[in-house]
Amino acid sequence: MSNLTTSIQLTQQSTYKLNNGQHIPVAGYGLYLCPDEQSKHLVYKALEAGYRHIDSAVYYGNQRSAAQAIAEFLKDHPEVKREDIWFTTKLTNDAHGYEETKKEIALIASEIKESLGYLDLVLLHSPKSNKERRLGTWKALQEFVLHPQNEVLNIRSIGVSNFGVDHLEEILNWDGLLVKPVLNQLELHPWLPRLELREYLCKHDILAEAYSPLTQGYMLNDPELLELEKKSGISKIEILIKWSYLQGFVVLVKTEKEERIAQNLNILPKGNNDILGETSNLGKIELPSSVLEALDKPDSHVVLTWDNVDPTLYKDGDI
Ligand SMILES: NC(=O)C1=CN([C@@H]2O[C@H](COP(=O)(O)OP(=O)(O)OC[C@H]3O[C@@H](n4cnc5c(N)ncnc54)[C@H](OP(=O)(O)O)[C@@H]3O)[C@@H](O)[C@H]2O)C=CC1
Ligand SMILES: O=C1Nc2ccccc2C1=O
Repeated sequence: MSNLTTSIQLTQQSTYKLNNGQHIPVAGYGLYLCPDEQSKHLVYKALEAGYRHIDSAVYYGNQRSAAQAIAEFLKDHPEVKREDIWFTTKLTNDAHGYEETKKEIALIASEIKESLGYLDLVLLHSPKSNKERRLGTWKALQEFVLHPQNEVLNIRSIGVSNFGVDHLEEILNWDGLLVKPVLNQLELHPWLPRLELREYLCKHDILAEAYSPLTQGYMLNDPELLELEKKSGISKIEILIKWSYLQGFVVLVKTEKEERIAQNLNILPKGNNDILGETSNLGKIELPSSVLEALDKPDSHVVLTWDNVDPTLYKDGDI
């Protein structure tokens, strides 16, 4: 399933429709390794720049600050509504299991509910526990989604991260399944295109969300990428971010440098979905086919995060 789509119509405010009918903004600002004391300021700046999607996790230790920044931004910008902003957090692996998950959701609520009211999306950060505990977590999460008036936290969507086909099959074939995962957040970039897994996701109407689209910085001095930058005259950052959008992913980019926030987002044109038409060039992003062909590495499997051990291949009992 090689995808050499050379152009796509998207803007900074574009959204994709999930399998539960909710709309997720395609451009996300990620908070992994953003120090908590800077996160409030950085998220506020990201929202000012135009991001409407923030990705955090219990593990990152910055979800409270991120939520506070969103609340402050909404107070300062009455034209922007809570529904315009998407906030994701992730459960730690230690919180897998029915009771453990309910406890961690209560902790998440204590950190974000006052600021946000409800949570757009909660993910299992990885499959790294065991089948019984993963399904216990899913049972608890489903209950939150199915009972939005519950006293703890209104959660609108639930999903997974770093899940392989086997982990997804477990949920999708479970006889207690009532709510499907809306998306799978994965390390995805030209050196890790995960074609088979994406085909499976597509078949089951589960969106692929890309983390580490800039390879967490590891491949930014790759000679082939530098050569492409030189030949095409397109910066390597623009090449990698556009590659990710052209695959149809929701794209999460992290920076803790203020000036890079807008630089990364402005790779997408400004504007909203409504102004895009079949014949309009407004909102079109593209890469030359020569660049896409060079980055088409269907068999490459270079895992740069998670200590270079692919979490989608985790088997119960592995460390
Ligand atoms: N579910 C999961 O297991 C995981 C989820 N994620 C999510 O995805 C997000 C993004 O992925 P992440 O792993 O952080 O990596 P990215 O691919 O977004 O890369 C981030 C790195 O690129 C640098 N960078 C960013 N913008 C530029 C630029 N314009 N020019 C040069 N360098 C730049 C950053 O440095 P600097 O900050 O100094 O600008 C940082 O070192 C995370 O923050 C997190 O929200 C990430 C990993 C795992
Ligand atoms: O977000 C994350 N980024 C990571 C990189 C390495 C290991 C774990 C993680 C995360 O949970």
